[in-house]
Amino acid sequence: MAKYKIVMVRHGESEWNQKNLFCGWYDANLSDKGKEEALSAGKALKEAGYKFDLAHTSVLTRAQNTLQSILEQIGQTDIPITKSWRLNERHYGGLTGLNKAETAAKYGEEQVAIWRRSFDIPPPAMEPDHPYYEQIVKDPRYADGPSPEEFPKFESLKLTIQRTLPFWNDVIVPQIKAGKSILIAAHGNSLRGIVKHLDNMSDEQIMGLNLPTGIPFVYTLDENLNPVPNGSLQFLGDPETVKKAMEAVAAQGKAK
Ligand SMILES: O=C(O)[C@@H](COP(=O)(O)O)OP(=O)(O)O
Repeated sequence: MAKYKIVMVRHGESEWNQKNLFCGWYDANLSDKGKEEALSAGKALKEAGYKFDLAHTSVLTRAQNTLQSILEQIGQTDIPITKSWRLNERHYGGLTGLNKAETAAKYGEEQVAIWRRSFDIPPPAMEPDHPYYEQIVKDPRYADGPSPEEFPKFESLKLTIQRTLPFWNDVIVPQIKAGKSILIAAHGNSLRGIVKHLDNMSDEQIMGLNLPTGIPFVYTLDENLNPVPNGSLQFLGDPETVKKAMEAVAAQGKAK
């Protein structure tokens, strides 16, 4: 029986999504289109009558600004917001800053598909001589975590899930069970990890899921936090638009 609802949204298009660059922990801003998408997400939630008790986001600007824009639209900028690195995008390692289509032309579309969507094959590590290494590792937003030992140099989806799920289980689950209405604004792969967990998807099934930017989706859960029938991944958007947006994300790894 339906007992809980939780809403999630991947941030609006970032400037690096727009340029088709692997972004990971680089702190890209929203593009103009991404700002529009965030506004539309807020309007869709407003139209559907959503109100939230609290929100969660990552420590990255693109997710935080998307959340802010949504909260402005629904008139709820005063709700508590938790920002956690555990909701960050997966760390794209040495691929960070590379163009996805150019990388496919250089290493092959199959290799890029493995780097982007395999469950446990990580991208190459971000070494200290990487152009964004210092900027990311020394960023003061990570002063409270991850610790130097757990600071990633790369992440597969499996590794991403390993650091996202503790936050889901320890922080978000008790809030859901306490009856809180929750909004999560995060990233393509941190959210894919949560979706995989909620829907108990296999490592193969999750490979085929591409989340569009800026379209909120709802999970309706039973008392054990399992999705009720038709309660998984219900997008607040026109199905054809959602389908096209998902296909466009998948196609980002094709050589031009
Ligand atoms: O890191 C990135 O490039 C994208 C996801 O890329 P793909 O795994 O879809 O290539 O992350 P986001 O824009 O959600 O923060």
